[in-house]
Amino acid sequence: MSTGAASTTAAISANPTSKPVSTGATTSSPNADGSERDAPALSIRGLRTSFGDRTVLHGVDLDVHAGELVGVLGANGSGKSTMLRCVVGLTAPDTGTIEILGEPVIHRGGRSFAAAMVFQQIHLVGRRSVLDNVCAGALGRLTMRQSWSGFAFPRDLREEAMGCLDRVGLADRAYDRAGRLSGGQQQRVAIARALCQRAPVLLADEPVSALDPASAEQVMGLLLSLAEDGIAVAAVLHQPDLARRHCTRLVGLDAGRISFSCASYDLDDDTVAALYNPTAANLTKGPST
Ligand SMILES: Nc1ncnc2c1ncn2[C@@H]1O[C@H](COP(=O)(O)OP(=O)(O)OP(=O)(O)O)[C@@H](O)[C@H]1O
Repeated sequence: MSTGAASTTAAISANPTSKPVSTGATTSSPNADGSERDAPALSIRGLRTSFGDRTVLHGVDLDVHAGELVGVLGANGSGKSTMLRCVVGLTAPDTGTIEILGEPVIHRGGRSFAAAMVFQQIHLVGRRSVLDNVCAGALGRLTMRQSWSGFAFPRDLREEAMGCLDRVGLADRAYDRAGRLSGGQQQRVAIARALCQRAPVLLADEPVSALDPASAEQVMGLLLSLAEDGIAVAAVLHQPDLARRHCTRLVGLDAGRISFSCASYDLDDDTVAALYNPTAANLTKGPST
């Protein structure tokens, strides 16, 4: 297994109240042919997060480039969700930098819309139409008057949302109530809603954990195709084999530290075993990243 660059750089101080942060260094890693890569769409440096006196993330570094689908693996409680939640402003980091397209992510009193996020719990409004739910992805850029409260979404937004639904293969269900769709279809609607947010970075926290195998394959295939369209995608996954099949790169998070980063086809079974059962697997881990 090849491993990525070390991730133990010093955390860069951040103001924990006006979340993040300063302009941290961005790095570009070489392509397989040795050429320099573009700057990452998402760059996390020195991310440290605590709850009370318990530190959950210990200075995490992670880059995700446009065109990548990065799978984040790790045991329960290793900090995967916390890392994603920091990027979208749902959790406040202690220190570190988060940049999207080279711009520091600023969380103004809560959510940041620079990255879109989908969850295992899908959170659609079941009694509203599928199309309305997708339009809601644009709420961050609508005026109050244009948003939910009884007003129809603007026509151009509805057209854009229809395009997003078409992208996930559900344009024909646009006028159904969202609650009538299957779990897999609802997750695709949630992805369409994220696309309607127009974010260059898409984060997915266990997007397939509640889905049957065929739906899980379909959603993972969709995430990969969105990456191929130029979005930077990172997904927390609990299915290493599924992750190996669909992701372009895999990273391991072990007790709040990145323990490996490698091309999916390079991830071996011993490394997976060590990640999920580090004490039992008497294995030497690759260099931390
Ligand atoms: N809001 C919170 N308050 C206190 N502790 C929290 C909070 N959110 C997360 N934690 C703790 O932080 C640790 C990491 O949680 P996190 O959800 O990030 O892990 P995870 O790797 O996503 O786990 P899982 O695979 O089970 O979803 C856990 O011990 C969790 O209890």
